[in-house]
Amino acid sequence: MRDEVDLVVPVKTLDRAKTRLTSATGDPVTHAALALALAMDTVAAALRTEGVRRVVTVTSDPAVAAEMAALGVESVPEPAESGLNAALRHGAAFLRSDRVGALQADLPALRPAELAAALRRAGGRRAYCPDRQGTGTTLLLAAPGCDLDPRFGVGSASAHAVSGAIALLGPWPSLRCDVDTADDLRVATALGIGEHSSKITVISTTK
Ligand SMILES: Nc1nc2c(ncn2[C@@H]2O[C@H](COP(=O)(O)OP(=O)(O)OP(=O)(O)O)[C@@H](O)[C@H]2O)c(=O)[nH]1
Ligand SMILES: C=C(OP(=O)(O)O)C(=O)O
Repeated sequence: MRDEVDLVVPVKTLDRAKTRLTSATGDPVTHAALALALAMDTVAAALRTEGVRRVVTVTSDPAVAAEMAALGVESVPEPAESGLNAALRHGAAFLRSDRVGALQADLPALRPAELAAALRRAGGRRAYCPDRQGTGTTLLLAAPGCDLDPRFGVGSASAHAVSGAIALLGPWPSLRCDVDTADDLRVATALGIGEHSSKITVISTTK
């Protein structure tokens, strides 16, 4: 279907991922397990979303690639150029899709109905969903036939707005709740995190 989107989900190597969450996890094994679980819940929700045709992850971590394969998701190794935006451009080029998007891998409360509603709201337009703080970006959608042109990083919400993307601002708390800190994890847990993240015992999600 022409309106469907193919999504690239970037996942950092687990031993480097989610450094701001270290206070909630405590030890490296639990930390890596949580970083992986966040990505698995995000991808599992995306796979169940109406309007999403395909999901690929960009990761050079074999543990991530193996777990994604178990979900039926292909993984592309990171390109020679480092960084999140290079990884996303690489994934988008791999997909060769008419309509491509980027979904962050740290949305463990993501509800398929909320992602589907955001995709519908975007219609055929370049669009982005800001995180709950309003500064970062959780979802970026290219217009059909256009490059993804990702501008993730500090202040990416305004960078995406400047690039011509419209803001997707519906009642979609699960799509806006990226988990960077223990406080974010507390908010996501209150919304209802997915089965993989629920199994990880963290030290504390309170400040
Ligand atoms: N493949 C890939 N993914 C990345 C890279 N940098 C960030 N990501 C992913 O992009 C998403 C958003 O990144 P952040 O929220 O900053 O996550 P993070 O870098 O793991 O967290 P911090 O260490 O706390 O900054 C997460 O899903 C990361 O896994 C990268 O260089 N390559
Ligand atoms: C890289 C980003 O993620 P975060 O702000 O969550 O680090 C971003 O939102 O552009």
